[in-house]
Amino acid sequence: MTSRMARKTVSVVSQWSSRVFSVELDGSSHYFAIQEKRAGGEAPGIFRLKAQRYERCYSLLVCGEDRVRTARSYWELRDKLTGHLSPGCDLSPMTSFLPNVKGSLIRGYFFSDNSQSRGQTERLLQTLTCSDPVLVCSYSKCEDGQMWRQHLWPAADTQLVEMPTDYYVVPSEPPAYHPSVLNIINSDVFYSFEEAHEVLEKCGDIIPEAKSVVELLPNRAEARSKPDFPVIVIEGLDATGKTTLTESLRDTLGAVLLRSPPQCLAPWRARFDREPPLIRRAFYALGNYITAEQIGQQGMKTPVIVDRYWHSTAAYAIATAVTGPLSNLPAEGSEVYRWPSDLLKPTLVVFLTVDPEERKRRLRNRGLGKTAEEEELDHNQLFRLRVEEAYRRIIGPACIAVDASPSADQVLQQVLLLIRGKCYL
Ligand SMILES: Nc1ncnc2c1ncn2[C@@H]1O[C@H](COP(=O)(O)OP(=O)(O)O)[C@@H](O)[C@H]1O
Ligand SMILES: Nc1ccn([C@H]2C[C@H](O)[C@@H](COP(=O)(O)OP(=O)(O)O)O2)c(=O)n1
Repeated sequence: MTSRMARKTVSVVSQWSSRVFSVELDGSSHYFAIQEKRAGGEAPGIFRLKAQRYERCYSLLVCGEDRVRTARSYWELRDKLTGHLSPGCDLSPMTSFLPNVKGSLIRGYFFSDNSQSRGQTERLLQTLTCSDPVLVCSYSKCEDGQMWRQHLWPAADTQLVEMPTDYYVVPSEPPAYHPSVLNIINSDVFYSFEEAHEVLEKCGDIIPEAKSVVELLPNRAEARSKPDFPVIVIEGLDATGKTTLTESLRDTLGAVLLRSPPQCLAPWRARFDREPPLIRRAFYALGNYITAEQIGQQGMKTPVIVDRYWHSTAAYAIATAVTGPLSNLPAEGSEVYRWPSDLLKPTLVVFLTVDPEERKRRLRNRGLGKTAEEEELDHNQLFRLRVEEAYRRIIGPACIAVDASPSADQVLQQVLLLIRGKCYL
């Protein structure tokens, strides 16, 4: 472990009692804090839930300094834990953050176990290796059976020896928005070509495919002059009818049909879909800049129809980073929903909506395989609602929602009316 990496660990521990901890369990976020002095009162909800079945809990927080490597370490740690923990240890994602401090979020895991598996768990934690430093804590019930005590495990890093090791866990008020919101900008959603490009550049050594993607990128995102012809983006969840409508629009308007991610990225898409959000979302963000380059060229000759663009990139990224109900999303008007200043703006963005049952029926009829995220859209109603709401909150340009439940021809006519109203076609 280098001293640079150790500094982050030390600084996180020195902020220990200002930090809030959040555990994701069954679609809800459970918050707690820690304090040096023992106080009366109830243990935080997550510990009361765990107390019914378990006597000990553990948390592991990844404290790397290089965000690309840390994002991968976080996944590496999950694989190691799920591969070696006994089946009774239910692993939950965990974060720690300083309330209202942007970029202060660190990620990790929380789990509990009983006395039968404790030996195995503690052996695993003692021998666990990860590419980044990991702060390990255990939590055990105090003698009164009510309060829980946090014990910071001695790290391989000797600088930590001086740190106090025992704290008591206490309840903490939930923050106004989900803690992930603190780190969304430039970790989940990228607002410039440079930011997304930097992530893929850094990946080149660990993901060879990233080099091939970088080679396809335009030299830089130019704030081009507006294309002469209208640029119409069609957005919507999977199976809302985007392919059907974009093809009809192309034929009716004599337009060129483009998509984001562009065809040239197709060989690498599955590869990046397996990467953590930081890398995966940077890949999709850059796809928009390649599509923008193509729009810039084609839009000088004909109208352009685009199947998915920036709204999809940002809406899915935000809705995945944030969990739970719609109230956990960043508020309407938040900077998170702004359009990147260096990305070509379309003339019109249409957002197709259909009710969930009709969408499922269309998915079944289409019979194609679904991505893990599309599976999630089916099973997790809250996720679908968050994606839709994020679409609606993005501005600069905002999307215009169109009910896509009527027949394909009626939807086409409706969208043609919108286009003619806006673009004089
Ligand atoms: N307006 C519509 N009414 C009924 N079925 C539709 C309509 N639009 C599309 N479909 C059907 O729904 C399925 C999904 O449509 P598709 O255009 O592939 O959606 P997407 O591109 O958004 O995933 C297809 O089988 C398509 O034929
Ligand atoms: N411009 C885009 C297009 C898709 N994405 C991401 C968002 C989701 O994770 C998936 C959805 O794409 P998918 O191919 O499943 O959807 P369609 O089949 O095209 O309707 O891709 C993106 O981030 N940016």
